[in-house]
Amino acid sequence: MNPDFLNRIQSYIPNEMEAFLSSLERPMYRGLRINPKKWQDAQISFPKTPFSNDEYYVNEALGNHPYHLAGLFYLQEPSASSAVEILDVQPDDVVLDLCAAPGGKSTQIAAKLDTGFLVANEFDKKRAQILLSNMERMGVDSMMVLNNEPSQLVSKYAHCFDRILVDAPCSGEGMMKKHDAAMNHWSVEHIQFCAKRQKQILESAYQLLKGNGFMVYSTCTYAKEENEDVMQWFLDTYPDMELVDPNVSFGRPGFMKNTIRIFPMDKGEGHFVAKLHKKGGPVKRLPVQKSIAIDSITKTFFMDQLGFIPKYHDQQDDKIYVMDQSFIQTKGLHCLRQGIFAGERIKKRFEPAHAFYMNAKWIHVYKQKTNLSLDEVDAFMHGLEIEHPSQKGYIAVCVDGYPFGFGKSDGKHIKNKIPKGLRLLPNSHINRCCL
Ligand SMILES: C[S@@+](CC[C@H](N)C(=O)[O-])C[C@H]1O[C@@H](n2cnc3c(N)ncnc32)[C@H](O)[C@@H]1O
Repeated sequence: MNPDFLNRIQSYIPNEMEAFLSSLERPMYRGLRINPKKWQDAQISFPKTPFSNDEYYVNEALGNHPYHLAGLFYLQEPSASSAVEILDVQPDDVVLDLCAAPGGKSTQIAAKLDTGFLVANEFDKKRAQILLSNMERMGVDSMMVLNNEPSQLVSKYAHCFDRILVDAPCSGEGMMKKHDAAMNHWSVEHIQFCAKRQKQILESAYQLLKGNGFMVYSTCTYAKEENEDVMQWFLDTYPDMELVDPNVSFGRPGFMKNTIRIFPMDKGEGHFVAKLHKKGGPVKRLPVQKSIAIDSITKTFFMDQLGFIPKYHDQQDDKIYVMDQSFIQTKGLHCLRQGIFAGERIKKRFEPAHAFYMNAKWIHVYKQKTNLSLDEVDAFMHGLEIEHPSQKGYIAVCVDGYPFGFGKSDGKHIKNKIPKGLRLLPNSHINRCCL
């Protein structure tokens, strides 16, 4: 292991070096965070983590568990949930997650919103698609997924956000284990490069935050240059920003008042979190756009499947999107998704989208749905058509009442509509463990 890295850690925690070194030998902590918007009566037998009320330590890979496929939980390193707990999102907040992929924190924020709205932005194109897929799986509806550089958001949405999360790209020291190849690329120069980039991102975040709004800055690195030093620079540059008490009992104080650090000895991997408040300044609203009228074929589809017509609509080419609240203007930005992608108008019919059947708000609303056995779930997740008597037409396929996709039934068989990219590989199977 790089001796310069270890010397720096020694200077941070001189009395705990032995415990730190042994933490590098063991595997990363794994966490399961339930999605309370879908899974209200979750009873989990695993131990809780100190970082979030909804989170548990797990010790096996559960990515192929049917409940995971249905968006009932999200898997992430446990202390990663600390930043959103500190952000203290309120149900009606307009929130921006500026560096959002793969979406652990965005989906955690979404679970805390009710009438609020979430803008999840990711700079990297491929990672933005993964973010979108996770938002869909978790059934988030009042949201948009953007793929932009943070500075591009400023001309459109300056002073519009009640809360902003800057979970910044960093040198990632907190996620490295002794034998990781990434550790070989560790350097002080890289830390300095990351610090510069973090400052640029924070400059945009400052302009996007409403007067009196709150911001959380977090990293998964120990490097002081990317943590307390960046915060000091931010306070010096913007005197109307102040650090405030994160008001949580996990972790330990950082090297600056009102900051939090998490070391592996604190039951999670390495993190830094700070909460900031903007003392005043302009307050604006996200610019809304007019709802688009929808045609009778689409209306009939909604009535058949939901028993009502969602209130707000948007249409791009033949694709129809719906939401419970007004759509936001996105002209000039690269918006991958806003609201729920309901489906497509194709000739004289409406072809639903996978996302339509994943909306957390509609779990108990879908009129056409059927429960599959675990063997059927496995077959369906491999893209197979299954023999399974059910209502005719488009139908949500469920595990224990929770939709994980849809198919088209002729009454006896269900034709598979699981998107190809979400299907299980031939040699993998659903996980049948009990939670
Ligand atoms: C720590 S990760 C975010 C993890 C995410 N918040 C989550 O909980 O799943 C930081 C993200 O910042 C993105 N990023 C990289 N360079 C960036 C830049 N210049 N501006 C904004 N984001 C950037 C990375 O692609 C990465 O997805």
